[in-house]
Amino acid sequence: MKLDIVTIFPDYFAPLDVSLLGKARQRGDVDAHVHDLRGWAHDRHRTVDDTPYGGGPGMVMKPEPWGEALDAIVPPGSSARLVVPTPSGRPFTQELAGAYAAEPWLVFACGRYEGIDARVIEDARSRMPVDEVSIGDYVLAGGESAVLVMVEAVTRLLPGVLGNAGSAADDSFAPGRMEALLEGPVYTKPPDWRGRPVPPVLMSGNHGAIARWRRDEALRRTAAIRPELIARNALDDADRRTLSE
Ligand SMILES: Nc1ccc2ncsc2c1
Repeated sequence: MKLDIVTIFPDYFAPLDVSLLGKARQRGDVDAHVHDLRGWAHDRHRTVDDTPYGGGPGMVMKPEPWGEALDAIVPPGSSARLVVPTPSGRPFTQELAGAYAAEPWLVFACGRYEGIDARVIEDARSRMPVDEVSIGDYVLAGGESAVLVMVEAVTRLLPGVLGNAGSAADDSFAPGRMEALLEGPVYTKPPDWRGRPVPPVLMSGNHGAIARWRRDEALRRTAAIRPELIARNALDDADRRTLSE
């Protein structure tokens, strides 16, 4: 996968060089580049923002630097999808992460201030698919944190990036049987810690019982914390018995 990120804070993406993503980059599984938008701002102060037409607080990101940046990064006719993080976007979900993991090339445009001049998105839509995507309903100063979240969620789904390929399938919200269940508790050594033992079933070696226990814990946790997710799962009779307890 090819990733390009355009931002006025390129240092924000130093984390892309560590952990799983760093290894994926070193292996060549991910070809990621971070671009400083100010490289396409040509005045003496490398200005990227200005006051909003129609008045109102804050500043808006100017269209010219963005237009030149996207023209330089995404040649006409190439297969890039532009992802614009914004609080007014469609929700970013595990399903969308899975769809993005199948994309050959993602370009992320990190907005700051009150946002990017709307004509940048309009112009980009004339030559590539564009998604405006939100990671949640809270206040952030810009899109950089959202891009880190999305890049991690997407690249961990790429073949070979996760150490244990199976673990993505067991994630909360992973497509398939664990469609929308929160993960239950996990344990490791020691078997007893501060007088708190590991649930015996996990030490039993009975894989059927262990799988049942884990699903029951996920069902109970989901019913307690995110009851609205329960209906999104294909429940069998054993699940319904657990939820009725
Ligand atoms: N404030 C805010 C909230 C969500 C979000 N998602 C992508 S950028 C952004 C900014």
